[in-house]
Amino acid sequence: MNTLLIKGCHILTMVEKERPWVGDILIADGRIAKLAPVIEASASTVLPAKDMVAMPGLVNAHNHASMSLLRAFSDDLKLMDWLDKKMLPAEARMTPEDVYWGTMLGIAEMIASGTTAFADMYVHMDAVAEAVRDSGIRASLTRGLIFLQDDGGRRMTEALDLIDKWSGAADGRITTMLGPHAPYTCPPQPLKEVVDLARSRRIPLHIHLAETREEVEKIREKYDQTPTEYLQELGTFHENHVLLAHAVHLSLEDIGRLRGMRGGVAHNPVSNLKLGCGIAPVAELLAQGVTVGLGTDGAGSATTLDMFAEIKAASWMQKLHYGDPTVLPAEQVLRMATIESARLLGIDHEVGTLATGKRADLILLDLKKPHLAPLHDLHSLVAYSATGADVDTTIVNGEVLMRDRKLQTISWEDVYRQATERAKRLVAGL
Ligand SMILES: N[C@@H](CCSC[C@H]1O[C@@H](n2cnc3c(=O)[nH]cnc32)[C@H](O)[C@@H]1O)C(=O)O
Ligand SMILES: [Zn+2]
Repeated sequence: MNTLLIKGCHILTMVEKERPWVGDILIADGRIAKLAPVIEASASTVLPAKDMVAMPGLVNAHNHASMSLLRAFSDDLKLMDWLDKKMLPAEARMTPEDVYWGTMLGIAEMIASGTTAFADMYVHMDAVAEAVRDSGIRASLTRGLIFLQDDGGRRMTEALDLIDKWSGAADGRITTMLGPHAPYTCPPQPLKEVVDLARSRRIPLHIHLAETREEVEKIREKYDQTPTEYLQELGTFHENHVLLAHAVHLSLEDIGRLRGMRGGVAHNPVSNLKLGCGIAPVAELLAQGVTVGLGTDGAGSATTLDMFAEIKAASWMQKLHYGDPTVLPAEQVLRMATIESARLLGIDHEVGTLATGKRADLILLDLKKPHLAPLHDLHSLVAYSATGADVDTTIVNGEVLMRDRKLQTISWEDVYRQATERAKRLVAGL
């Protein structure tokens, strides 16, 4: 049996209210076999981890990984222009091979910055699934469904094929969802069909919601409803597990509509900041018991897939919004990036905290750096001072995907060459 023993690290289990402590972690058969102050066991590999902190891998609850190919291609535009005039035309040129290498670029960045699982919505999802399989990361995959022109059911067929072919694949690292893109790209009839199908087949849903003021106005003009009301009236929240991306523009009634929902909200603060969308009412959602996790959105908007940037932005935006520095404290925002995001992906029974029997999805951060010394409060240090570049080791399902900042399962040279060459072709003339 393959065993891995991590020795002498600070441990942040992210189990609620548990204080950090120093100890060893034994991993066997892809799972956490034991956590204790001292473990006297022999293991096939021993990782000395003094001055490091072990914590659950970060879970990116909303992404379009292959959009990394479009990073820094068209910034400083309004969301609707950015999407219609730049992103969608470039994406229309993407082949499955482009998406494979674009996703690999995104995954390389995620592993290198401590993300061990992500929720993705995109096209050519077989290629995304292959990249997930080959790299060793964990993901919940969704074929994004835009119903603005009739395509004879092609997109829907692709969405269902993805689910049939890949659910539970790659040692269970891959799960799937159904992904109607957004209220403004999904008219009532096709949206209701997807929502009903999701309920009858017990497939989770992943959808963008109320990202911009323009969206709210559009839905008001068309249906005389808020985007959240529009989803609710079509039965979206009835029994379904729903992963809502953004949820920036919610009325008080809308927040009430989400109370008791299964699933919750993926908050993407950096994307919201940069696209000038607004500040999601995170503290109010939490007060109503809605699960809130963190995501980056695609690198086309977020500019990086570094979840440590989202952790800081999430906490600091709420403090600014409410004029109150006690809102979203360090420990809570770290839980949002780990166990709460895992809940949104429906994998919280397997990952998201460090506990015996759970899958070994964890990261080691190197604390011996000028910006991470001295150590007073570990939650604060990790949430507010650390960056993705401080991650030394990334482990998923017990497999070491990065060690000493070197990617172990991905050839960075290949990814770099493929991604840079393909990206040029995709944006030519746009
Ligand atoms: N374009 C696909 C379906 C959508 S996949 C998911 C889509 O979400 C888009 N996307 C990325 N970021 C955002 C965002 O912030 N808001 C809305 N859509 C986004 C992304 O460009 C991608 O096209 C088709 O025609 O079949
Ligand atoms: Zn998105």
